[in-house]
Amino acid sequence: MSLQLRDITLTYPDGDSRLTAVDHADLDVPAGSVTAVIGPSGSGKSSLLAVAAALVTPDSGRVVVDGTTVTGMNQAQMTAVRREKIGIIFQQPNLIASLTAAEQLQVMAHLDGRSARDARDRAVELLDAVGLSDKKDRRPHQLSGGQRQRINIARALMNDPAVLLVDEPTSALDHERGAAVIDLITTLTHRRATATVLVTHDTTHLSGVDQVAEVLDGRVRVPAAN
Ligand SMILES: Nc1ncnc2c1ncn2[C@@H]1O[C@H](COP(=O)(O)OP(=O)(O)OP(=O)(O)O)[C@@H](O)[C@H]1O
Repeated sequence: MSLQLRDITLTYPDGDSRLTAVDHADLDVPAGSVTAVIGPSGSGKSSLLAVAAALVTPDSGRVVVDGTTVTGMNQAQMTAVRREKIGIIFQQPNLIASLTAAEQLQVMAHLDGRSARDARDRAVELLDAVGLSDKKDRRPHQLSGGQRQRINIARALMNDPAVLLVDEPTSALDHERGAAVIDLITTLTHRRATATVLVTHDTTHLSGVDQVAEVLDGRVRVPAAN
């Protein structure tokens, strides 16, 4: 279980020319470790994450998710890899207002074709893992921002992903809750052996992560010290 990005270049149309968002980037994320991806706004962090998530196909380079080469696949194959191997946590939890915490998780398992009983058991286990067992019957408006983000994390783990991709998980949280969310992601990564990429603006919570990659103008640099 690991993630490898090899010599990735991604461009977008920009008038008559192309804008290079990711420029010959390499990144290795071993199983059971968190790589924080930091860099200024517009440097290419989200673009890199979208490539790793098999949401966009790069112009060139190779993406390997848990031993499977994703580049060269068609959309249906990429979707299958996302379902089986990748968990994604976006900035905003995007929970469904009418569902309880447990149901938010169960609905994911339902989409993946698991039995109702299996889905319930897994939801209970993951709500426990994120410290929300006692909130399983609450709906989003009855939860705090930090609790909603925890549900979001638990939901992304329902398919037991090899790779966990997290985009700015603390942006809607205060400092203390943000630190707790990063700690939780790190703990779950180590415990469940996911290869985790954590895109963040916020460099104040990074003492517990395993590697920091700096992105500047689409180029990725992993300082030798970490
Ligand atoms: N869909 C798109 N079409 C055209 N250009 C895009 C698109 N998405 C991003 N870009 C451009 O690509 C570059 C990298 O953007 P990206 O969103 O990856 O950076 P980022 O580091 O994640 O920024 P932020 O921290 O502000 O989210 C920027 O110049 C951006 O304007």
